[in-house]
Amino acid sequence: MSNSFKTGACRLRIMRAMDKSKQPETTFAATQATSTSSAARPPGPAGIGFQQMRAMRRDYLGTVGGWHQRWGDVVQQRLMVYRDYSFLHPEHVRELLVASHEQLIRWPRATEIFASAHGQSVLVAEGSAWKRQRQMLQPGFAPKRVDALLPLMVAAGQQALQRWQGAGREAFGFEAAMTQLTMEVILRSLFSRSDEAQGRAAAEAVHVLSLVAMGEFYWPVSSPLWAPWKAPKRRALATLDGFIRRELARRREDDTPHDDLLDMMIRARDPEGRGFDEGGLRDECMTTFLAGHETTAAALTWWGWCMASHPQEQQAIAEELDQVLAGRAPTAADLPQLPRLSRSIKETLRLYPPGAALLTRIASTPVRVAGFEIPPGAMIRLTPALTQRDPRWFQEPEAFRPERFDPGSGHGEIPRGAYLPFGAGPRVCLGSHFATTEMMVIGALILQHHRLAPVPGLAPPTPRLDITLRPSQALQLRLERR
Ligand code: HEM
Repeated sequence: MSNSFKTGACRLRIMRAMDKSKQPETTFAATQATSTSSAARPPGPAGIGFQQMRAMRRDYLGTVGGWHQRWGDVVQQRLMVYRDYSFLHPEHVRELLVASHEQLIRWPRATEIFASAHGQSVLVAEGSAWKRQRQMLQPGFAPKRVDALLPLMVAAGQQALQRWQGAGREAFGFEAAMTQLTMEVILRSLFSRSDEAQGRAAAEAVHVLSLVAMGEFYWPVSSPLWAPWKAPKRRALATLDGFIRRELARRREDDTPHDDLLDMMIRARDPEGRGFDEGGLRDECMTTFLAGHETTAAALTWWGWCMASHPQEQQAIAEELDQVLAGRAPTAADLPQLPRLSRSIKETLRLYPPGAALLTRIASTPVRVAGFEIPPGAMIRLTPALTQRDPRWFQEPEAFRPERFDPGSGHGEIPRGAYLPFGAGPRVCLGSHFATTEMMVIGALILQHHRLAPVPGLAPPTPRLDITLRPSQALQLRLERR
């Protein structure tokens, strides 16, 4: 199997020609950074960006990867009204996301598009509002709290496996099954209940919103929501909003104690003792629901493919599961005893990070990075999918090699900033522990009694960026009893 991003005829072999030495200090970028005064601009395509915007819309990763292949670690150009800077090097990624995070805000256009569904949740907010929301939510996503939700993940996984019995001998809609299952998990974690019909309607609405949002990113302004051609977006937003508000109303009338994420949000207080108001609760629930299942479904889909296409690795994980679990369901205490399963998930997230391109940032004040001074208002682009396939940091970057995450394997240390499927710095994914726990549980439940295999005659999936990185055709696999 080839894991490279096949982008039409173009295949990304990022930076291979630039530096095979794996020594960061000898890279083109480092040379460039030390020899450049802050007045100089990094190299990049000429023009005002029409062509580049068209190319990005057609094939985002291929286009941005192509710039870096040609121009180096820091690429700068004009993209319509913006001065656009794209970074690839792990040190620059950390300089931006960790050291300079207070000088960056999310790209307002992306914020505007996301806000139509997410309101002013932690994903969208900036400055002191973001800090307050993040501090209020963080304890609810801490490992101990997430571990308490694990039995519920197990129950959802076991029910799903029962539903799938016998369904997958020929071809099984693996991607659709992962989307349904991760939605089930997040609904139960949030509201302690789930409803199949509601889940199906919500899944359809999420799909419509993703398609619309991908189109909107490449237009400078959105037409108003009342415009006749906005009917699908209007309907999708109304479906999701109605569904979250109904759950909030249900909880108001329910006196029984719950130990779920909504309960955590209702009880959360800021340092002044204030909680979320009704609108705030709605927004945080919406973000937890949307951010909490789409990305995990994409990750599990790619993990399924990596397992199906690497039967030996899959067999070794199955043996580890037999040894540690001996047929019983996993508990939180078991997860650290499953390093092989854990490494397979980490490697999947390296090759196919669902957040293949981080939400683009804007410099709010001058930012100095890589020896260049980035002016206020400039756009900053970071692309984990490219950094994570850079041969300077990952030997055989396009191969599935879970052992690279085994410190004893001799693969060498991965530089900080080179592996960032959950982002980095203060705005790192709030749900990273939730997501890894869920993937471990579902992965263990699947491979305990089943084997995943490719469907004969179907071509290997190719990645496509639709908000999350997904196979361009819905992934089908065979699910066989082992
Ligand atoms: C494999 C699954 C997941 C991946 C790969 C992922 C990835 C990411 C990334 C890369 C970011 C940072 C975006 C940026 O810096 O621009 C992010 C932010 C976020 N994620 Fe996740 N995520 C996953 C699952 C989840 C889950 C399960 C939840 C909640 C239950 C969640 C909630 C959030 C929230 C609330 C933010 C915004 C944090 C902030 O701005 O302070 N994510 N995620």
